[in-house]
Amino acid sequence: MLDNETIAFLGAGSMAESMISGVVTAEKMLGGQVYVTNKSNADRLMNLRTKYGVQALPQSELPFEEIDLFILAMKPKGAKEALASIKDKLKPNQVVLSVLAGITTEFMEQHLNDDQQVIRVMPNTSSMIQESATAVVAGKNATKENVELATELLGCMGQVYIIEEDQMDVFTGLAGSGPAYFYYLMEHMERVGVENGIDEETVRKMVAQTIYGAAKMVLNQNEAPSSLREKVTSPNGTTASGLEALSRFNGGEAISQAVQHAAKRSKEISKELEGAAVKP
Ligand SMILES: NC(=O)C1=CN([C@@H]2O[C@H](COP(=O)(O)OP(=O)(O)OC[C@H]3O[C@@H](n4cnc5c(N)ncnc54)[C@H](OP(=O)(O)O)[C@@H]3O)[C@@H](O)[C@H]2O)C=CC1
Ligand SMILES: O=C(O)[C@@H]1CCC=N1
Repeated sequence: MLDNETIAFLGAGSMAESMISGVVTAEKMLGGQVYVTNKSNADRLMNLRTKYGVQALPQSELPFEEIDLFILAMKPKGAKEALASIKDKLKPNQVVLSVLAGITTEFMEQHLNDDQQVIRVMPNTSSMIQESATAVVAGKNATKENVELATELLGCMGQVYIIEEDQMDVFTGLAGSGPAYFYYLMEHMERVGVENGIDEETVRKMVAQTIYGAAKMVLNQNEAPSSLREKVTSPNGTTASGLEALSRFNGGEAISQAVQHAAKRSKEISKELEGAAVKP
């Protein structure tokens, strides 16, 4: 399916690059089928062109007619302007897919032509190495084929989950923002290793391998994290002592609050932009 499609990223930042890397690495599309544009940073476009062999050019030079799927990848506050800039050039069978946190399918539909096919997705930056956990929500006019196309494209970047739109805020808190929590955890683990005499480069690998191994156990062993945790924890051993400290310092609650706050922020972004949309 992808070999006949042409896609265009509107936005050339971290998320767009991660997705471009995923799709180019998967070799499901040629560089010539992937366009990328941004607001004004020409050096950035040149960099993406050199690195990934994609068609990176100013939006005014995009061959609109040839594009099957537009991917919105700017900051949420730029969504309205971006949708307005493409609305009149779009044909009904061109799909608009957004990766923007907090931008609902309804918001996109309101700012595009009647019947425009839209899809909302939430990937994460692990798309770069084809290990994203990505959620997909179809807009009211999206067809089964649109969803299949999005799923195939996003499948180049990792695992894809079709969810309900009211689950998107929490998914954003879990998986869109999720990599940052693990990087934060790793920063703290690394620091203790370094303070105890292990060089930074080595401790980085040790910590990353530990997290990677734990994630792989959950995925491969078909066993709940709580059960796997118990297997690590010897009575009166080192892990019991570490977990006791985690509990004493409210580690579990901190993680849960991180997810809930990110989800709340996603909802707030929707409300802020919907509010802005009704103002004259
Ligand atoms: N980073 C992440 O981990 C994730 C991000 N997202 C979502 O992805 C989106 C982008 O995030 P991120 O990549 O981090 O942001 P960046 O700030 O890295 O990139 C934003 C990009 O958007 C471009 N841009 C701004 N306005 C327009 C416009 N009207 N038309 C075309 N391009 C435009 C900017 O161009 P210029 O530089 O020229 O101004 C820049 O290339 C956000 O909405 C975010 O919610 C979703 C999942 C994960
Ligand atoms: O921080 C953000 O708002 C974006 C969305 C998910 C990850 N990064």
